[in-house]
Amino acid sequence: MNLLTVSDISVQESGIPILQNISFSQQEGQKIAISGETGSGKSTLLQTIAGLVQPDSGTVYLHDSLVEGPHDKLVPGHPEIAYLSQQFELPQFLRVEQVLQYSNSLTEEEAARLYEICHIQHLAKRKTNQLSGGERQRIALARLLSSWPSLLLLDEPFSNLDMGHKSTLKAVIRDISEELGITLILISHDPLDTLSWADEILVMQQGKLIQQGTPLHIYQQPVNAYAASLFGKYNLIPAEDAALFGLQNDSGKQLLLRPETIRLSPSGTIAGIVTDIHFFGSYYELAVQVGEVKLLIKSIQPDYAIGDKVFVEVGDVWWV
Ligand SMILES: Nc1ncnc2c1ncn2[C@@H]1O[C@H](COP(=O)(O)OP(=O)(O)OP(=O)(O)O)[C@@H](O)[C@H]1O
Repeated sequence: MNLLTVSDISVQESGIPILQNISFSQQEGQKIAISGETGSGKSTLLQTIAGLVQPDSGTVYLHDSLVEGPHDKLVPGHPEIAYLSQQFELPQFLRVEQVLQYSNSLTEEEAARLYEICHIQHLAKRKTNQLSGGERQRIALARLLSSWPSLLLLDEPFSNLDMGHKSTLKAVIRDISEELGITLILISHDPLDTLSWADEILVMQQGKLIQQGTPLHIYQQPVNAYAASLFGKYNLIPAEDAALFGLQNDSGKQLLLRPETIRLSPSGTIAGIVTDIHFFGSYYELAVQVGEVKLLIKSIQPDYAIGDKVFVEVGDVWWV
């Protein structure tokens, strides 16, 4: 049985469609990431799932219980669904331990476990105005977790965090899922946050769910150039130029090549000239002109210079 079933959700604001006919389901423990450009409807979707936004049509079920929207319920929200907004708030000038008044609902042992999982043990005596953004966020998270939700919805949790706080939060999110057994949906703009974490990715564009699949599937076989762009750089080559690479597609679709699927070699049949090189620490990005086409290629070899003649071989190809 599904933990979450979202069926044909549509939301409008002042006659403008914000979400259009969104359907998907989630199993217990399945990690879902939502990706999409700014304004594509990601937050509205999470808020609708949490019962904070009223859908104009469609339903959200947690197990077999209907999640009611704010028009049907005096206090919006569902007791088993926790939503961490991008604009979460904490009471000012209180000690962290006062904010996290678990005593009524949690045993001391349970509270200590939550402190540990959220990496906030050392902050108990600190006042809320003496915390960094990342620390405040983990306290807000601990507060939400104290009700032991079945489903936790995280809206852009990594935005505005430096590397240190980001990696702490990643460990917290892993433990929430593995140790507390809470199912998660997470929104992130950064492919590095989603590709390595999610079991399934939902891609949103202009209020529609345009693709759904494993990270590998979405990365290698994006449904369009927009979906490709959300997960990394790519080359998009017009159908008529694909023959340069010995490839052909009669449907008129464009050839999509990820930069790391193109190999450079000193000999071969497809010749090009290196026109630009950028160093990115663990790899180089090269621009290589092949006929009319400028290819972006990722290479770990430091052996190339601008003006070099090279040969290219293409690996995995995809047509969009
Ligand atoms: N209450 C509202 N009234 C009017 N328009 C709204 C309302 N809430 C959201 N919108 C609009 O709906 C669209 C989707 O917004 P939403 O915040 O869900 O997108 P998002 O993908 O989460 O964006 P971001 O990544 O910037 O957070 C945007 O164009 C936004 O301006």
